[in-house]
Amino acid sequence: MPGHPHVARRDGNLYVEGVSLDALAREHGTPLFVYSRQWMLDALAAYQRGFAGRNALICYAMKANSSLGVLRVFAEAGCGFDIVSGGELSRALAVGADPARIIFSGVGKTPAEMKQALAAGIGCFNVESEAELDVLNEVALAAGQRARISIRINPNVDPKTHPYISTGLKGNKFGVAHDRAVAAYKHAARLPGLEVVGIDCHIGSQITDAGPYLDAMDKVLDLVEAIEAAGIRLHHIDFGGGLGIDYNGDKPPAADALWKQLLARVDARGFGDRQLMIEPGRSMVGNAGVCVTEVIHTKPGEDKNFCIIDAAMNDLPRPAMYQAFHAIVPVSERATDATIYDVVGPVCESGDWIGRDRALAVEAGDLLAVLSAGAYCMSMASNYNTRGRAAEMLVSGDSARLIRRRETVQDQLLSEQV
Ligand SMILES: Cc1ncc(COP(=O)(O)O)c(C=O)c1O
Ligand SMILES: N[C@@H](CCCC[NH3+])C(=O)O
Repeated sequence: MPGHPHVARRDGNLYVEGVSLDALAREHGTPLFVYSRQWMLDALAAYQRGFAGRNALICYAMKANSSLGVLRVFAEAGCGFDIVSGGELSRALAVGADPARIIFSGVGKTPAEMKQALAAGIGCFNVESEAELDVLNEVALAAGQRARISIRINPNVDPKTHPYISTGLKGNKFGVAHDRAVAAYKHAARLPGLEVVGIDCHIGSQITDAGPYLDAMDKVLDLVEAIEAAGIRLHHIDFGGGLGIDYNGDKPPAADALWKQLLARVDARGFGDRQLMIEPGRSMVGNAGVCVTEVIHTKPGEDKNFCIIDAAMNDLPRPAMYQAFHAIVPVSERATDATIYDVVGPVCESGDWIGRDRALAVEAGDLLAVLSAGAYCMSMASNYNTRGRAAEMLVSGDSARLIRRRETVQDQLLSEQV
């Protein structure tokens, strides 16, 4: 399948690596997320090739998919983690991540989360404002520690992606403005509870063009020069994540080719000796995953035909949130003519669509696979309409392992009181 080298059709039936999706769905029910371990390892290997011979740390941005079974794949492969909450820190620690390889991003870390992260001994806080520098300083002093920090700078570069997922424009809430960055670093260097160790930048997500990355790197390197001229040494450059995947014929640069270009800029400016850090999320898991769903009914409408499936916006929120495209293919092919359908979920919202105007030959009871469902699907899933969250399986070769059982209504009611 396009973008999914580990999803293939054999005798008309869809497989993830060596495992039949039909067999998995019959055994474990639907909706069911199924991930290819090999796709994740291949994605990681592309970054590792890009950094061959360099002092680099790949911190998987777990917001893309924070399921423990997925995190374990990356922890075992030696990755660090980019976290954005105390909850994500707990997940990283639960899979045995090395705390020194954990970095903490996010615009609104609470003092309690800062304390938790300091106690765990994380590698670095990516601080996003001067106010946050002051609070972290106080929390660290109270704990008798020094917090290692980078400041996330906002380079005002357009990543040319959906406006909801661009983060490095001056109108976005993220980071410290480029022209305030040196002052923020001077402020940080004066605070006794902080140790300045790096600089950080992340311009957005689903980026498919190298241009914005190159522009952002130039701006980061300008700042490295200015900050060091002010006497503050930066040991690492964290360049965030954001690399896109192929959802619908998208052609993002390969991770290794992109980093070849970026490292040439870093070297040309004389900063090739610094540790490089990155925070990739989507490009590490996005096309590892598919969501298998069953057709509940097909229904002719006045203007449109609807294919109603048992996965919905609570399982796959990206189409409703960003009008995002996910390819949808039958798990087992039928030899009948295709009809054009809007593929929709059972949730009571007109925004609950998964695909529009899709040609499908389907009947009730058939299975469909929603592709590119590894990133920002399960991690953004909700219980809207009191729907339990889906089950998840990790495939490795010919074997599949349940990494999350299907959520029951009892699970949902457990934390509530009448
Ligand atoms: C600070 C930070 N780092 C890393 C990421 C991961 O981004 P992506 O999944 O696009 O690689 C994000 C999300 O955009 C982010 O906000
Ligand atoms: N949730 C977004 C990506 C957000 C990136 C987080 N900073 C998506 O599905 O595309």
